[in-house]
Amino acid sequence: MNYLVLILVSLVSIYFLFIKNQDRKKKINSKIPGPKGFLFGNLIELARTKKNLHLKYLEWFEKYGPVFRVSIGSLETVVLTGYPILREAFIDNSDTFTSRFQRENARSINGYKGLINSNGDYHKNLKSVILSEMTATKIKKMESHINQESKRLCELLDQHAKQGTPFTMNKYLNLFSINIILRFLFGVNYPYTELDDGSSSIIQVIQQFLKLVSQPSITTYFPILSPFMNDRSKEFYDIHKLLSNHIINLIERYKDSKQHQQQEQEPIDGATEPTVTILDKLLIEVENNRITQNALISICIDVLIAGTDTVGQTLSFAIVALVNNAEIQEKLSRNIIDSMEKGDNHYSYSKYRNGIPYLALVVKEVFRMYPAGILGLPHMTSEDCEIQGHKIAKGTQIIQNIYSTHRSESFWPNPNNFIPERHIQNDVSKSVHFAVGTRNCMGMSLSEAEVHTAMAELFGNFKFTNPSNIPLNDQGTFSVALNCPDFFVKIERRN
Ligand code: HEM
Repeated sequence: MNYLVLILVSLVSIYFLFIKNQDRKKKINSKIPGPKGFLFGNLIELARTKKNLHLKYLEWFEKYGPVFRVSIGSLETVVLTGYPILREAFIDNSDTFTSRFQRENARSINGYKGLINSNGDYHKNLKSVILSEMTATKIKKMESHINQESKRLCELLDQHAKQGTPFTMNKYLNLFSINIILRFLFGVNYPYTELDDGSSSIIQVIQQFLKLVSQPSITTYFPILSPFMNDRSKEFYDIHKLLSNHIINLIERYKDSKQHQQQEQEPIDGATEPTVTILDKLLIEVENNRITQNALISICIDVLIAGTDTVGQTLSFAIVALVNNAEIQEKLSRNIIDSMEKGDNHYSYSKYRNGIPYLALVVKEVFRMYPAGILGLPHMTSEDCEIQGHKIAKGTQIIQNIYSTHRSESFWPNPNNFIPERHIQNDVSKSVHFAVGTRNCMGMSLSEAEVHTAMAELFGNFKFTNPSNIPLNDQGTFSVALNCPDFFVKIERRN
């Protein structure tokens, strides 16, 4: 009898906690246009489509307009496309649209205390800590890291130029971006030979983690199941543990070397200013009990996830685009060489960021055509609200449809052609690759510096050609970042 009462109470609680709440959301969102659902909403159509999600969303945007609804299980999603709508939501109504949508399966990893999936004052504090180390002035101070990494990349490419045989570039560009984040966070970097090393090296672990973290999960669509199942695979937890252990080691090594440096260089007149990194700032937060040791590890993982693949994939697409458009590559290369002072063997972002006009246009076009943060990171409405006359319920997942905003005829003429000159008019608001609003990308300034520097060094020093007569494939696949397929190139030194 007692059991029966318990089961009844549980069912009623589940109903009120989950189902009733979902009913309310569905009812309010029901007037928003979007694909008709059947059984589990649009699950079957999405599971059966051969298109990548960003291409499906482009098709739906063209059919249903800038505000459309997708429903899967109990997950209600509204997809917003185009700067005017994104602005209305994420800037004019930022209080309602700023929160991150928290997936059920992230709870078990860090209790929503990481950088990407936390909300409220906790997130605000973290963001100000991170951004205080990402200002333009701080990046200028840390520029030597980007320059050294670009130099190492060019030295490696020199060997390929001498060999004169086709080779694949993607893995080098991924390591370039991973190394920069590792330098910024922990002051370490890894040799390019690590790429062919055993599977437990941090580089391999980061790459495996990126693959696993983007896999779809059942509890996101049916949170009601989360008390009964854990839909992350054992492989995911194993890799997460390996990555956490690497990070714990790096933090310990960093602390030791810091202590060592302080003992070695005791300031005599008190004038020496110690170098401060993101990690130093985060360690102060741990000391003051504002974040836990576990949260610190999650935050480091989040910076690695957000900051590595995005830049690595962007650079891969840049090379693909410029190999496929040889005359643009030539014009770019000339502009880089002609704009740099004689005797300057290497590019410096702080010196040349405004001094190589065609490079600036090409970078903008790369960010437009291949927006790495393809559908942004999911947000959630914290109140019922209305966007362009469409009522959206509290608790709805909100997606910034960055890809369609960059690739639809509605916003850009010939959107699938690579035309740097289209940015001469400088309508900054049309490109939204770092997302819109106060919760946008924290790594904007760093990414700009990385991409400008790498492209100036690569295209100023080397000529990239296609060893085959079929254009390189630039159709990205959907993942944490828009993924550039592996490609082969041949290179020659220009000087
Ligand atoms: C090509 C380079 C990059 C692109 C296109 C890009 C794009 C984005 C996008 C679209 C978002 C989602 C924003 C939102 O939810 O509204 C984001 C978030 C984020 N990005 Fe980037 N990103 C890039 C590089 C980086 C780098 C180098 C870092 C390094 C620190 C970084 C750190 C972050 C973080 C921490 C977030 C989460 C912000 C939050 O939740 O408050 N990103 N990025």
